[in-house]
Amino acid sequence: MNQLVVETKNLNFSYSKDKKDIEDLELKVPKGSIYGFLGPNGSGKSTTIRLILGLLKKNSGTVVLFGELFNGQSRLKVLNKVGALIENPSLYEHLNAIDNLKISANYRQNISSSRILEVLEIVNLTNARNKRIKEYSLGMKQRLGLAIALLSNPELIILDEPTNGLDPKGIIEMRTLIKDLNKRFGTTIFISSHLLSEIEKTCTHVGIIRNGKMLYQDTVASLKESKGTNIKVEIEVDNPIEALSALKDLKMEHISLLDGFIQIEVKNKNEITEVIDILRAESINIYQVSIKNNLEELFLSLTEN
Ligand SMILES: Nc1ncnc2c1ncn2[C@@H]1O[C@H](COP(=O)(O)OP(=O)(O)OP(=O)(O)O)[C@@H](O)[C@H]1O
Repeated sequence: MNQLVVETKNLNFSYSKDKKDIEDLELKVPKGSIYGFLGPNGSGKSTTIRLILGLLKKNSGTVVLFGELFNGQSRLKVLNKVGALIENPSLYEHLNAIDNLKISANYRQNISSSRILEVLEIVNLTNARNKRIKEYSLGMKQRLGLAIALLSNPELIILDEPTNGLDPKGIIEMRTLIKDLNKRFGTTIFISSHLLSEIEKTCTHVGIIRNGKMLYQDTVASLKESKGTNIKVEIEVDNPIEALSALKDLKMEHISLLDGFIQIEVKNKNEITEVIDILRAESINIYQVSIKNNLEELFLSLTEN
C-alpha cells in the first residue's frame, strides 16, 4: 500500500456549539502525490489545514503526519518536515527577495545562504532577487512565499488556494512550479482549491469536501472515469411491481427494485423525464425521484463556482 504523508481519522471540529464545521474527516494523502483538496467556499478546507498544522485544536480524532501521531510531543519534529503557504505571505515590502529570505531563514535552524539562492532558482525569481517586494506582482509574491516555505527543504508542502487572485499568467506559473517541485524533488504537495478545473490540471489525487464532510477521495484518473458513469436514480411509486413491468422495455441498464423503491441508472437527466413519462402514461403515481450518486451534481456545483 502507498505510504501516507497525511492521514486523519474521525477528525471533528466546531467553531461553535450549534454547528459541526469538520465532521468525521478521513483524509489520506499518499507520499509523492499532488493532492487536491477541493470544495466550495466555506466547505472547511482552511479549517482542515489549520487542524493538520496544529493551529486549531481538534474536538476529536487523530492526525498522523509521516506515520507519526501529531501531538504536543511530536509537533516540532513533524512540522520541521512541512512547508506551508496558508495566507498571502507576510513580506517586508521595502526589502528585496534575498533579505526577506534571510530574515525567514534566521527564524529556522541550519539554513545555509546557498539554500536561499537555491529556493530562488526553484521559484524562478533569481533574476528578480534584488528587486524590492513593492515592485513585485502578486504572482511573484506568492512564489516568494513558496520559496520561504521551501527553505527547510520540506517533504510536504501545504498550499491554501495558491492561485487565488492571480492573473492567468500567474496561475500558469504557479501550476508549473507545483508540478516541477513534485517531479524534481518528489515533494508531496497538498493544495486546496474551489476549482475542479484547477485540480484536474495539476493534481494526481483529489479529496472533495462539502459542509465539513469528505464526499469523495481517489486518484484524479478515477474521478475522471466516474464523471462519465451513469446517474443512479431512485423512484418511489404507489405500485412498484407494475412500474417495473412498465419500464422493462426501456433499453436502460440496471432497472431493479430495492426495499420497494425502483432503482434505475440513466445516462443523462433527459432519460429521467422519459422514465417519468412512461410511469405517468400507466397512471402510476410518483411520490419521489432522487438522484443517488450526487457526484455529477457535485461536479456541476463546483465547476459553476
Ligand atoms: N474563525 C472562524 N470562526 C467561526 N467560524 C469560522 C471561522 N473560520 C471559518 N469558519 C466557518 O467554518 C466553515 C468552514 O470554513 P473554511 O474557511 O474552513 O472553509 P474553506 O473551504 O476554506 O472556504 P474559503 O475558501 O471560503 O476559505 C464555514 O462555515 C466558515 O463560516
